[in-house]
Formats: sequence, structure tokens, C-alpha cells
Amino acid sequence: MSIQYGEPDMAGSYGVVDSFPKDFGYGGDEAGIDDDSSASADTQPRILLMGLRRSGKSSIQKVVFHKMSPNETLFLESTNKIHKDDLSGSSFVNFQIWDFPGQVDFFDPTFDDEMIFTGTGALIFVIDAQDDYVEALGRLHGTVSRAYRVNPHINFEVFIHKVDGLSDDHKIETQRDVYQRANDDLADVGLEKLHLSFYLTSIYDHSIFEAFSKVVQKLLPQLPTLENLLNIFISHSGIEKAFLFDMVSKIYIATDSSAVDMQSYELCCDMIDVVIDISCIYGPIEDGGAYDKESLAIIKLNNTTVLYLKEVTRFLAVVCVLREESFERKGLIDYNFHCFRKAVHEVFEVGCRTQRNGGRPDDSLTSSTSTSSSTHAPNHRNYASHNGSMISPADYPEETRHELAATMSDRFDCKECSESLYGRKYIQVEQQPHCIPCYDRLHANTCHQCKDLIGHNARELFYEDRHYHEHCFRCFRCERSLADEPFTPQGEGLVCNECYCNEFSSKCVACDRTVMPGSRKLEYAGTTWHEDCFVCQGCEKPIGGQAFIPDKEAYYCVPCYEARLAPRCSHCKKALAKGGVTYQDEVWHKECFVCTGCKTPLAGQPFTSQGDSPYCVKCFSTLYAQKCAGCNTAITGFGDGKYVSFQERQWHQPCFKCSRCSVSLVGAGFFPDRDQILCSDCNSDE
Ligand SMILES: Nc1nc2c(ncn2[C@@H]2O[C@H](COP(=O)(O)OP(=O)(O)OP(=O)(O)O)[C@@H](O)[C@H]2O)c(=O)[nH]1
Repeated sequence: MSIQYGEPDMAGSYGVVDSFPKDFGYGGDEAGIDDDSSASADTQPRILLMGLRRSGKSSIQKVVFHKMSPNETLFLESTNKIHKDDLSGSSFVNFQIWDFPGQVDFFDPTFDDEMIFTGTGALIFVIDAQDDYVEALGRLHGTVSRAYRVNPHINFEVFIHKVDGLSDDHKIETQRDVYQRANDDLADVGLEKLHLSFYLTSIYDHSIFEAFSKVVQKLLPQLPTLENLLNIFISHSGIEKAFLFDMVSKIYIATDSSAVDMQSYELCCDMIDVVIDISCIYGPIEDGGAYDKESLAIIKLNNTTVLYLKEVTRFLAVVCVLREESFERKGLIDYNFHCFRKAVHEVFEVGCRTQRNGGRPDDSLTSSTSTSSSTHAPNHRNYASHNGSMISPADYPEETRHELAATMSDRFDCKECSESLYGRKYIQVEQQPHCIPCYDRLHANTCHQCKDLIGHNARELFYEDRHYHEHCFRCFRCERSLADEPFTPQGEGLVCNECYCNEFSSKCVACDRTVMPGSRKLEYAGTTWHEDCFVCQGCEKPIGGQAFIPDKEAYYCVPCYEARLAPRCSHCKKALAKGGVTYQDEVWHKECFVCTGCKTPLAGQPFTSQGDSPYCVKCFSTLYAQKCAGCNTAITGFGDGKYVSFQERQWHQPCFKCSRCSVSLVGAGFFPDRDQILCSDCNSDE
């Protein structure tokens, strides 16, 4: 099988560029690099993407560097020749990415491994984790051992890719297995020294950007300097976390030395997308670029966190995460940012001038550079003269700036052991710099789980005041990692949602699945539903927070109930959902049940009927009631008790008495005498 090279005229003409840092160029700032100083294409350092066919190499390159959406990669065609992607014009990092076809054959005579591996900074080997990876491991072994023999300075990076399809446990198990087998294979041929780094990646989340960031950072000789600059910047400005991002690729080329938590990183990545998208829509059309000197964005989240993005160079931006109260000192942050920006420019100026001088530092710089520092990595003293003017909140404003500038350019020692920190990594604790050993000894947190110290370079996760190694942050029941999962504290331990639900949560009566804590649910009559499962029996739509009517075992929204089941008012014939009155086996809206005579509502009032029609007392009395032969008022039956009836006449009971002596005749014998009624005594007197 023969391999074609993407640009045949360049094949075999590559200059020897040694390991990556040498002649490492940057897409510099406008004034930063002369045209003739940028590395020519054939001497640019390169990153190789290798792996079996369809492992995802081209997708990675397209998603990270060309903003292709992950779904579009489904339509990528197989690569059949080496594809060289030159990023020098569009990205901060001035390198080429070579995407190799999956079927690359090292034994083909046209495969010039000397030429390919000599100028390589990093070799990324992509393994499809959703596939059987035995063949991939064989190819990995063949590739890295061959490359190592040509250039032992290459960084070998293994992307265990497409992990979006795997469960968390499966991911960890796959990583462990790949790690074990790959290293065993190398040990078998005596290549124990060859170091492989492993990353779990997917183009469907931020993991691919994070992994690429790590790959690129390892190739940056300026990394310690940039980290220190960011440390100083954040500690003097009340910022919690800051990333220096390449805007095109969303690779962060440096961050301060506090642990990177994925959530902050993802927030910052999302912010960059928002800024670029909005600039593309509303930015000045004539400039063409979505990102320029004026680029600046502030996003206030609803949890009192602020994200602050500012342009540093044509390709780089700082994205900071800070609390709202710290952002009140925006003037201070901006002033310190200004110092930081100047320092970053100067750091890269050094690289550019060094390049122009053919690899020698120029005279003006050697006088202020310590002899031990690399020409590409100015030590702390180089930038101290710039960042020395950064000020802390307590020192703000004005006059103290100069004092600080003076003192910081004098000494820069570890607070504990007093050893010089120039050119070394350090960590700020309460604004005091500590060397790494002192930091680990005095300030590193103890893991709540294993009780060991969490060293400065271990990934640390914390919940309230408990700190954990990343690998100790697990569910105490099923042991799964909780790094990217919601969890609930249970006494001293943490449990994942699934375990928690199995034990404590209620089940939805509709679907019989667990109602996850924190999810929206509905409880009624001691039963629980997922919000979406509580649907109207009629229209089958979720009822949500609306009123509903239970009917036997079913529930209906009001419109469905009215349309299908509700009884109809005997008067207006409209549905009656609730309330109402029943009269003579028929239902009525309260407002429809009125006196047949005067139309006043009768609900809650005494009423009587004449035939089928209801009447209020007043109307009934006027229209139909008999008059009492005693008092001549109506006998209504309401409140006036029983009445007595004799022949054509009626009396209220109290009125039924002897017309002469007024003795009550109720229950006694009486004698009608024309209009009168008499007791037996008065009758015999006659
Ligand atoms: N699920 C998932 N699919 C991915 C991921 N990355 C790439 N793919 C898919 O994998 C398939 C192959 O991707 P390519 O980028 O063409 O693979 P390649 O390694 O360049 O293949 P060759 O050019 O043949 O060597 C495509 O359908 C991609 O959509 C990932 O992170 N997750």
C-alpha cells in the first residue's frame, strides 16, 4: 500500500526542527512578529494524529480547529493521504497538524519515518473505545516504538476516544486496561522509558478540548512563566480562576496553578462560543474578524459568579471566573489585567526576537535574564519588572504601585523556606508565594476519603469543606466516580443519584421509574408522578400546575373534563365542573338556580316549589300561599311552623284559637261558628 503526501512538492524537503520547542513560532500580535520571522511551513513543528481507520482523527481536528459541529463529522470521508493542516494564520500556536490515513503502512518504502518523526512535537494516537481495541493497541505499539527510535523527545499522547458511548465505570475500566496493556507491550521490548499519557476524549463534550489543551501546554516552553503570571494576576485581583485561551480552538494554553474543575472550564468554553457567535452577528462587518482588540465580555451568572473575558493578543484571551463582590473592584482588575497583558506580550516578544536572532537571545534581554533560563522561557525576573506593578486590593490605589514594583523586582522567595522562586513554579497562599514542597507540606488538603495529602499536582475535588483526590471522589455504595455526576451526601460518605434513588426516592405510579431528587414531580393523595407522566386522561397532555379533576382512577384537565364527563346545568346546558346545586335530580350552576318569580339566586336560601318551579319565600307567599284565617298573613311553611286546615280555611298553629276566649284549639275539640271557631265552653255559653 502506498501513502500519498498531501503536498507532494514538500515531501522530503522538511528542515530538521528537532523537538517541538526549538523554532517554535507563535501567531504573534500585530506588531509582534515580522513576516520573515515566522517559521516557514516546512520547518513548523507538528502534531501528528495517528490511529486506525475511523477512529476519529479527522473529526478531532475538524471539531477543535475548524469549528465543525460534532454531528457533521458523521459525513467525513475516510482520509486517504496525509492531510497537513497549517494553523499558523488562524491560531496562536503556530504548528501543523498532520492527519494520517488509518491504513498507514510503516513498511511501505515511501513512508519516510525519519522525515516525519524528526520535526514532531507530539504524536497523538487515537483509539476508538467503542470498538475492539486489540488491533489498535498493536498499531499503537508499532507506531510509538518506531517514532521513539527516530525522535525520543516526542510527547506520546493516547486519546481513548468516543467515550461518550460508555458508562462511567466502563470508561475507567477501559482506561485502566489500555494503560496496562500498552505499557506491558512497551516493557516487553525494553521501552519502559517511553512515557505514554492517556486521555478519555469525545468530540461531543469538552473533553477533547481539555485533552488538546494538555497536549499543547506540554509543548509550550513558556508555560511556567504564563502560569506564574496568571497566579500573580488572580491573587492580586480577587479572581478565583483564570484561563489563557486560544480563541480559535478553545484550547487553554495556560491557567493558574489552582486545580481545574471541569465545570469552570466548560463555562469558559461556552462563553467563548457566545462571544464569537455574537461578534459574528453584530460585529463590524468590514473588519471581518469576530475577535479583535476591543473584544471584551462580561457574563453574570445567577449564582453570583461572574465570567470576564478580555483580549490579550490577536489570538489569545483571558477568561476569568470570579465572585460578584470581587467584580465590584473592576478598576483594580482592569489595571492588573493591563499589567498582565503587557507582560504576556513581552514574554512572546522574547520568543520572537530570539527567533529573529537565529536562536540567540538578543543583547537587551541577556542582561536581565538569568544564565540558567532558556532562551524561549524567560524566567521570573524577566516579567517581574512588568507584573511587579500589579496591585492587590488592599494596596489600591495609586502610590503603592511603585513601591510594589520596586520590591517585587528585588526578591521573590518562598514565604516558608525563603528559597528563591525565580524560574520555579510556585503557589500563592493568602497572597504569599510558596515553593511546591513547602506548599505540599503545609497547605495541601487531606483527602477526606483516603486521609492522604492531596499534592499540588493531583486533581482535587471538594464538597463543602471536604477535599478529595479525584479518584477518591466516589459513591460509597457502587464506587462509581462522582467527578461529573450529581450526588447526595449521606453521613460521612457521598452517594450517586442512582443509589440514592434506589434507596430513598419515590417511584412514579405512571411509569414505575424513580422520581430523581430535584426533578419536578407531582404528589396527590399519597401518590407520586413525574411531572411529565401526570397526563390528562382525555387529551393525554401533561397537566402540570393546572387544575385537574379526579374521576374514578383517572385525572382530567378542566377542558377535557368539561367536554367529556361533566354534568350539564339544567338551565343553561353548559358543563358544570364543580359546585352547583341539585334540585329534583337535576344539577344547576348556583347562579342559574333562581326564583321563577323574581329571579334572585336561590342557592343557600330557603325556597319552595310550585309544581316543578322553585320560588323564593316572598314570591311564593305572594303568588300561591294560603292566608291564615286567624291573622290574615300567608302560611308559607318557613319559620311559621305547622298549620291547621279545616274545610276551606287554614290557620298558623298559634292562630288556631277560640275566637272569644283565645284558648288554643290545637289538639282540642272546636266548634265552627260562621267565620269564627269556638272552644266547647264558649260554645255552650251561647
Ligand atoms: N460517538 C462518537 N463518534 C465519533 C467521535 N469522533 C468521531 N466520531 C465518528 O467516527 C467516525 C469516523 O471519524 P473520522 O474522523 O472520519 O475517522 P478517521 O480516524 O479520520 O478515519 P480515517 O480517515 O478513515 O482514518 C465518524 O462517523 C465520526 O462522526 C466521538 O467522539 N464520539
